[in-house]
Amino acid sequence: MTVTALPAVTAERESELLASVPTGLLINGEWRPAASGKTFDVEDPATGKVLLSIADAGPEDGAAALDAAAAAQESWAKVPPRERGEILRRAFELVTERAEDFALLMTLEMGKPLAEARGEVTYGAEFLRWFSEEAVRAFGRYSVSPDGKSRLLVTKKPVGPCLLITPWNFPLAMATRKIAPAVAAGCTMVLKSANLTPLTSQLFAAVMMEAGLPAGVLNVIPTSTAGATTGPLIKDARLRKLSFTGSTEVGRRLLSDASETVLRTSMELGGNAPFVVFEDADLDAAVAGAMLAKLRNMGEACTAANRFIVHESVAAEFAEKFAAKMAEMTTARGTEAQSKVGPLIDAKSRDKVHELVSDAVASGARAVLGGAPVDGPGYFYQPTILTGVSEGTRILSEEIFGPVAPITTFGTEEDAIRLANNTEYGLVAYVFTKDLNRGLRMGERLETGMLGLNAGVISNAAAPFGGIKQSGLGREGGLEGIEEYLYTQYIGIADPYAG
Ligand SMILES: NC(=O)c1ccc[n+]([C@@H]2O[C@H](COP(=O)([O-])OP(=O)(O)OC[C@H]3O[C@@H](n4cnc5c(N)ncnc54)[C@H](O)[C@@H]3O)[C@@H](O)[C@H]2O)c1
Ligand SMILES: O=CCCC(=O)O
Repeated sequence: MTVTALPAVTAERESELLASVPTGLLINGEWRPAASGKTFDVEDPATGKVLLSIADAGPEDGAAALDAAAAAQESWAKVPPRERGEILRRAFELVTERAEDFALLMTLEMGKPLAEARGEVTYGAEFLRWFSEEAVRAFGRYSVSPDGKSRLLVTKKPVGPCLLITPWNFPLAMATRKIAPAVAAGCTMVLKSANLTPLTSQLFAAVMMEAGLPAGVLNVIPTSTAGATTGPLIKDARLRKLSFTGSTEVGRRLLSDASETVLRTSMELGGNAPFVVFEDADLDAAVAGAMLAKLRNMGEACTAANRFIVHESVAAEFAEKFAAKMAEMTTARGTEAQSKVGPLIDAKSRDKVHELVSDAVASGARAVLGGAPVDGPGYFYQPTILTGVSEGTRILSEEIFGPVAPITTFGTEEDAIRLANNTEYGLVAYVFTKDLNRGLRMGERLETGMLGLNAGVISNAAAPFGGIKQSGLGREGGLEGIEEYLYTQYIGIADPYAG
């Protein structure tokens, strides 16, 4: 992972930026306080200090947001696709112009190093550009029925008002990955951002309004009471789509709630990615890939390599090279020029990571690097490498969500496939080998929605992102992403030559 050294950020710059963030709820084109008047605090995970207090939406505000989205749906769907695409293009340009603001805001509220945050701005903005182009390509078809006696007209229509629920770890990209295709498809929406990192979505919503999005199309309801505020919306017949990104545990609950109205859902859930290194791999390339797959977002990514499955003949050399690179990673507040690894999102996450590491060590694993929280303010954890992790250890079956790399070994290709597939998750896998046929065999046999072949990061707005098994339903990005916000209508037409 290459993080460019950056000048430290001044307290004055931070204050100026925070003062530009809307602190209300966005409902029907207006920023307003919560009906209850309540607010909640957003914390800096590097210091534990409060960055900003913002409106705390309740059920009454959620209902008002859905009222606004439902009222705007018919007129918004009539806006020409090209006009919807041009709003997205303007949003892309505005986000790009304010890239430094978005990057710093994400670093402040989520903790990632500023260079990483800049990378996320590029990644998140690309969904706006991609779907500004896709907006005019929701093609249908007209055909003659096989018996020639009728005509078949197939068209794509916006699914309707959507509820979008996003996680805290990629505050911009997880929002644009939903909002952009919904706008392109002609849907209105209610966004429930993550209470741990709501500020980026607040600023992004302001940019969408500046780009020309009509009132009521995008409504934003940050809240500290997610279930109570969004639960009634999921049961409301006017809602036509739920798009959720978050843990598999919460996804299961929402799928159950959505079943009552047979609500269309997209689910982007948890991961437990295997990172498989074969004996013929270029080890330096594999270590470089491992650094990206493990440390991107400090390991707080659904796509993070969670299990390193290395051929027994190269495991020692791989671990030594990997540890040497990880040891160069400086933990510091993301605004510090030398920061390579920022804090984890909160004390609960840090303690969960340490619990998994301690359990692994107690089960016989060895911490060849790190292995403990960083003393001092904030929720930092040492970049850690564990060797000798035996099959069945908790850390190999639970999502770590931190800068910890457990290494286990295999002997045969069959062993590698069995170990890699031994999880209820199926989001992404990584394979390093010089043997193309082996790489293709792994693609065919690994139970995963995505595969990195000799690559440690593969996320791309032009590609379909998503998993199988308990990593989710549906795809975001690529040609598939807009389909999640469209439905297919078929019109059967009598033979135009009859009668
Ligand atoms: N597959 C993907 O694309 C993807 C991307 C990012 C994160 N994730 C996953 O998300 C998890 C980390 O994010 P997180 O901690 O924010 O997940 P989370 O499931 O705790 O929360 C996700 C969102 O759901 C909200 N939420 C929680 N309980 C809810 C309820 N009962 N009703 C409605 N909303 C509720 C939260 O406030 C947040 O906005 C990890 O498991 C990670 O793998 C997956
Ligand atoms: O955390 C999961 C999302 C990461 C990505 O889109 O690459």
